[in-house]
Amino acid sequence: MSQARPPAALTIAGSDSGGAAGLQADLRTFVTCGVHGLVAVTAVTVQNTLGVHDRTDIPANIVAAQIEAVADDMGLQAAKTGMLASAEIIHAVARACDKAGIGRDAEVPFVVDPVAASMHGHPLFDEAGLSALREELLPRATVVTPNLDEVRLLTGIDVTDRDRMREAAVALRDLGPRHVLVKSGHLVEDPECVDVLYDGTTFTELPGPRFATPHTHGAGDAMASALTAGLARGMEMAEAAKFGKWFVSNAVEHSYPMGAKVGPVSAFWRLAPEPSP
Ligand SMILES: Nc1ncnc2c1ncn2[C@@H]1O[C@H](COP(=O)(O)OP(=O)(O)OP(=O)(O)O)[C@@H](O)[C@H]1O
Ligand SMILES: Cc1ncc(CO)c(N)n1
Repeated sequence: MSQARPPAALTIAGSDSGGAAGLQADLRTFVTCGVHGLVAVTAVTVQNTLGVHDRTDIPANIVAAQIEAVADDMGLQAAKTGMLASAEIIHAVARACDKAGIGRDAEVPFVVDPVAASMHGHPLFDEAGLSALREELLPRATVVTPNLDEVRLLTGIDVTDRDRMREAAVALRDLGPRHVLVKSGHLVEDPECVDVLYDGTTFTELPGPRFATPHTHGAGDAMASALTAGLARGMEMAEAAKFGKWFVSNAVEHSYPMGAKVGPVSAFWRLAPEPSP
């Protein structure tokens, strides 16, 4: 007997051998949010809790071909970017997304997570990549989801409090995305963790407690991919953003130590209990 087809979402992202961030975090999040995950791999990183030790980038034509192959044959309801590795890959992704109907003004919503560095501070693309991101991807984004370091790189604004998060959201929206979601994880002095969504008119606060755990590796990817899963399931942007915040809050609350430094956030909390023997 065949089953109903679940919604599908595509992640265009790098592999994290530590399984905390990158495409592994995105696929795990998609599955636990009821969405079939499609993947276009951009790079393979040699990564653990100590840092990114090496990497190899996938040829840009192969990244584009992965996007086109799954879009043509399988269909998708939302797409997201993570680590894009180089300006060349960004050009190829922009062209492939245009062909596949993924984008701000296209049928399939496009979540651009402007991943610039790993949480250990290792760059995941260079200066040319940053310009390509600003010029080619932000104008195509249905929503862009920067952390505060990425806000500074993209706008020059140093966010020190919630008011400045709003100012940064306005400056980012001027770069072309339909919506902006500024993530607040790095505002460590704030006792709460309130992300801000801006659509050009209204600011929507996404409140949540700040959990006192050091283990937050993959939080950004979990937030953006849960939001993507929400869009794939047909939610409006504000609803999908709230869903993403709810998902990542739980993921941070249930994060666990693993390795010498920062451990991963968890998606285990969403798995159904196993039947008792
Ligand atoms: N200590 C925390 N407690 C609760 N929520 C958190 C905490 N840290 C981060 N978050 C949430 O996790 C998401 C990611 O936020 P953050 O600003 O840390 O992004 P990031 O730097 O891209 O993440 P990453 O750690 O994956 O690099 C946001 O929705 C934020 O509100
Ligand atoms: C592959 C990869 N993508 C994204 C991040 C950022 O969380 C990371 N550390 N590694």
